Amino acid sequence: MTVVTTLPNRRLLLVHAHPDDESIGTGSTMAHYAAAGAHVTLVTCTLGEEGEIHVPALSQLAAAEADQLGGYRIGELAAACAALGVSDHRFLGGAGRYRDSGMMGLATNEHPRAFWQADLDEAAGHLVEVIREVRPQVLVTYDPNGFYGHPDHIQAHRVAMRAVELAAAEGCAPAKVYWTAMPLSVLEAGMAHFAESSDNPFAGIQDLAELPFGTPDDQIAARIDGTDQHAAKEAAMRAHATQIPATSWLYSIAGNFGGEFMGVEFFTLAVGEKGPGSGPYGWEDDLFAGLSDETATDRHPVAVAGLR
Ligand SMILES: CC(=O)N[C@H]1[C@@H](O[C@@H]2[C@H](O)[C@H](O)[C@@H](O)[C@H](O)[C@H]2O)O[C@H](CO)[C@@H](O)[C@@H]1O
Ligand SMILES: [Zn+2]
Repeated sequence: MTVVTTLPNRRLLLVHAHPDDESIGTGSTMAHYAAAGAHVTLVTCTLGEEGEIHVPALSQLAAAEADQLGGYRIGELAAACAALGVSDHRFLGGAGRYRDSGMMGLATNEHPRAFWQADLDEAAGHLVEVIREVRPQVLVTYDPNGFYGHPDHIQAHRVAMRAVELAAAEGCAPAKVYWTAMPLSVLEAGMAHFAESSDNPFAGIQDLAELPFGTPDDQIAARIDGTDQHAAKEAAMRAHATQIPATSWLYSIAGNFGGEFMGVEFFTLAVGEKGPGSGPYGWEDDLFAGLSDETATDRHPVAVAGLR
């Protein structure tokens, strides 16, 4: 028997490449909207099989050894989602359908199941199924460079944007599509903050133009202040212990800059109309800003199969 139910008014879909990206890149935003009662759906495209392992006791799970890291990272991701208050998580095409491609240029890019080798329309079709069901008003993914050029991030962008095209042809596309971004002003503040640090993530960087990411502040559309969810984001990142060592500089950012750097997340707007904002560049403080009442309060009946 199926029970038809309706979804909360606000529905946010995030498309990420690996387990850990959701926490590092959008953890505060996800926790912010989950805590506000929105329906937050995360789609992760791979299991992260080719990742490094920063937990010595687990080193033999590596791809070149037992090749069990992907399965282990399913558990890390479940713990991270719990920390963020997100209960709707899916793997694109089902767990294990697409494999982590490894860093750009590696032989692992050629693996037959590598996400980098995925058929675009087939992969996008899996995402359209989620869009049809959830009917998100807002979708978040990466820019065309995948934020920093990882093949799986680039492919996640391509698949997400193709899915938006296909969904639009069916009349169920999100009203707004955002890409994750880091304003140059925040990167400049980060360089200054870490200048004297022994664990400086900007070490060796003379000019921000050397970084594969960084967006002029006037091209940023939204600044989501999730500083009240900073602890949830940190807990979610710590759940990804194989990827983020406990000694990571990410955990060393204390004080005011820590809140801004970790608790605030930024986005450019790729599809849709920017809503009302504030500050010198009119940054939105809500990804749902400007959505018309009927869009924002759209309630789609959803058949929830299997409930007794
Ligand atoms: C945040 C992210 O996308 N992580 C990916 C990335 O991890 C990098 C990789 O292990 C690289 O070898 C390291 O030098 C770098 O520090 C890591 O960020 O790529 C992995 C392999 O594709 C992926 O599993 C991981 O989630
Ligand atoms: Zn990633």
